[in-house]
Amino acid sequence: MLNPQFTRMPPTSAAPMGGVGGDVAELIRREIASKQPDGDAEATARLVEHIRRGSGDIVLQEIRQHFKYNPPATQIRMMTVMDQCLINSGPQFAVMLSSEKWTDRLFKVAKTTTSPEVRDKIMQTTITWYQRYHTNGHQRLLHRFQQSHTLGDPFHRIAAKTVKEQQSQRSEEQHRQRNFANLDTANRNDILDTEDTILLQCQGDLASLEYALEHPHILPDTEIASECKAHKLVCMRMLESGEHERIAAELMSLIERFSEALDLFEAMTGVDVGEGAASKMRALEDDDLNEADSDDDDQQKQLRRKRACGAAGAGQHADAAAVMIQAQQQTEDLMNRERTETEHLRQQLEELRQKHEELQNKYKDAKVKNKEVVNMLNQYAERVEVLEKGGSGAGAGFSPLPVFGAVSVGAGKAPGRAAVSASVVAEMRSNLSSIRKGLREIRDMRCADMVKESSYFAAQISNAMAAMVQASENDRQADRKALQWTQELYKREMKLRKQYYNTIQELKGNIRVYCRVRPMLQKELDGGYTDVMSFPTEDEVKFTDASGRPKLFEFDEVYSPADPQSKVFEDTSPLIDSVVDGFNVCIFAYGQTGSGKTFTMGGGEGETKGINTRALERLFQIIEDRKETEVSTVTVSVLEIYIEQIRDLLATKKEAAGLTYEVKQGGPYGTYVTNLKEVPVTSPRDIDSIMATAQTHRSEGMTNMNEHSSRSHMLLYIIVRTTNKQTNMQSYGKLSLIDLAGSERLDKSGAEGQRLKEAVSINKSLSALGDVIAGLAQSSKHVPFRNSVLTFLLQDSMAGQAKVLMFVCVSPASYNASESGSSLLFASRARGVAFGQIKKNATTESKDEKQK
Ligand SMILES: Nc1ncnc2c1ncn2[C@@H]1O[C@H](COP(=O)(O)OP(=O)(O)OP(=O)(O)O)[C@@H](O)[C@H]1O
Repeated sequence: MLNPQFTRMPPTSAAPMGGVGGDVAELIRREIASKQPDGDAEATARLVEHIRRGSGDIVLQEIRQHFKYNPPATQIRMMTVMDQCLINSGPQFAVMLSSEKWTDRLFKVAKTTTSPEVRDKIMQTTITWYQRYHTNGHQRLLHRFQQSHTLGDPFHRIAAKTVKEQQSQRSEEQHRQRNFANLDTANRNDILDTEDTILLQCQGDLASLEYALEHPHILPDTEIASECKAHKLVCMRMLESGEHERIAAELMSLIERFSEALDLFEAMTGVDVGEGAASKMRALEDDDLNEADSDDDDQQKQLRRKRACGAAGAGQHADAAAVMIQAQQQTEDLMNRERTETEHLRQQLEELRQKHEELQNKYKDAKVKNKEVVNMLNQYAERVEVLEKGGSGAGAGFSPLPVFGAVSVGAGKAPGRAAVSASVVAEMRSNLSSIRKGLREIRDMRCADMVKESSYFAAQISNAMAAMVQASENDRQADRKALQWTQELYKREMKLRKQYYNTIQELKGNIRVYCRVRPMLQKELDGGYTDVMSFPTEDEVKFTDASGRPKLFEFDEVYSPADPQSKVFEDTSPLIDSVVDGFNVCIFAYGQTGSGKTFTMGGGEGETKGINTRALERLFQIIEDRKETEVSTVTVSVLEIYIEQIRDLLATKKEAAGLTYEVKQGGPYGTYVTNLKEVPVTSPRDIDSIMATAQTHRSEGMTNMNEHSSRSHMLLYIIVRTTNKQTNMQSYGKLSLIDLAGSERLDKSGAEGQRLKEAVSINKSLSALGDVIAGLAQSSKHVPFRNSVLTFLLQDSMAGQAKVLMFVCVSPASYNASESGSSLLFASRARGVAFGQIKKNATTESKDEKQK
């Protein structure tokens, strides 16, 4: 329910001193401080006004500051504020809140919070947002809640609880519908017609804008962008009014698509249609300046800044090399800091070691001296004893005693026996014992000091050692982190680069070339042949030719022998998706005999199934996903070209009798073959039986099926016709899956007779393909499409009516080096060729026509 207080809110006066940011910050503070259950109504009204004036990003940024890692009460209040703002400011804000960044943030907080109230509030609010605006982002978020191990149960509980609210909403809706039913028929039809007309107009203009975005030479078409902006506002108003529930989902989807397209338009042309891209950029800059948000570390911020630059068009897209240099610079700074720190610690340790050594030397000296003194004392003691017994020092062979300090013991006088009185001896004895005592004291004192100093330095040294170890560990960690970081950045940059490259390729209509190298076969290993392929990077293959020279080739994708079929298909599936959108797509496998073409296209069973089956599975999956809005039918045709003759591989002999198969131009999907049988397909499993029928017909009358199959080109056409249930817009997409015959060197194969005839024919058609590619590469006026049945059939694809993907299949074995070299060269030449801009097959069937 819209709060009337907010819808009628008059424009606020100019923002206070701190600008919009300061005002918003103050308003949020008021919301947090408010004691009212729904927050501060006046503050909310002013926030809504800011959002309506295009500052939704600033409001959300401020809310974000108070949302993560805040007390539960603040988090709940922030949810309430967002909810109130969303209810009162309309779908534009809903689009912002359904962004990946916000839905991710909501999920993370719900998952990590310890407060069940916060968790429940987030879930319940998301449910109501989704119910109101049918936003894709919120739908995905609800799905995440539902799937989550920890959040699944509480989510179901909350969902059940909100059923009551839904019921009351439904009764309101029924009431509205009753009113609607009460309108007279003419009035009702008017409303329905108006809704349909508006939807059609919106879709038409949106399609034009999207087309212009895909074809930059048409830009800037400001008029169509302004139209779209106006339509978007109409859709928003209709959605806000709550009176167009029937088309609410379409309206929301249109609003989202308008936002995306207008954003891109502004970024690509620099024309301001009031979509607020500039403010988004500003918010992003602010983001970076703000203190770290835990889910947005510095690296992510850099990447987001880069992504924003990327979105602003190729001109503003910061160069990958610049980011790499910046990352390297930061890494070097980090490492230099760590190194200086380590050096400093090393010096300190060295000083401590020296001091410790000095101390130990002093200690040793002191010990020696102490020993000397003790010896001396012992000598004194002995002499005193002799003297006490009345002996003569001289007579006993005593040498003169050294003088110790001021006391001389029995020295100088050499007293005779009679002269040695008891008092002298007593005095000497007392002197001796006092000297001993003094010495002991000195020794004890010195020892204690020594022990103290020694243990102090030992502690210092072990601290310094520990710091050193820690520093070098930090050093290693910093190295590792920097390396990981650089690698990660590099990978992301490469991915981004590839995305841009693909977009440019698509816009230019270039052929995409994927290279696949099959594994060495057992017989090749047994024959002692070597593997001449290596893979320096994800997009490069290095091949060593027969004379040992290495050659490097770059392709859009390169698959090594270890890459499974699923990986190959993963990169192909986006092309398949566009068939349902009404594009023609042509995928063909080129390469010498036995290089893996049939394995790539047809494959085997289960995990080894190839592109044909996987493509059909994918098509059916998309059709299923879109069944609410679109209805599609799928048909399949299979033909082969054998010595310049077309054979319908799905027609029985009886059916084919008397029919001619000729290539014609101008069908709804471009070039076509007359009388070709089309078989309806209703499930991906049908392809197996269809291909089995084709193989049976292919081998009829052939003596050696395996030989024959590699001597003809096989083409599988899958045609998807789609009708949009709302608009009756029809689109047709044709997917051509082609397994070409293997190229072969006649001199090497030594073919004769029929085999020679076949080989000549194959080589002729493949060289005609080469001539066509060369003609296109040189933008020749005359491109020789009609020189072979194959090129004539491929004419529409190569003249810009299809997205084209070529698989160049190569053998890694040394004995195929020459053929592999030719195939790689052929493919890398084809890679640079522009086929022209790709067009979509689409027609609008009017209501009248439909009724007819
Ligand atoms: N990626 C791969 N992984 C495993 N085995 C492969 C792969 N690619 C090819 N092979 C095997 O190599 C052999 C030759 O492959 P395949 O028949 O697909 O070649 P081809 O180019 O279609 O030959 P031809 O032109 O004669 O029809 C087959 O035994 C196939 O199973």
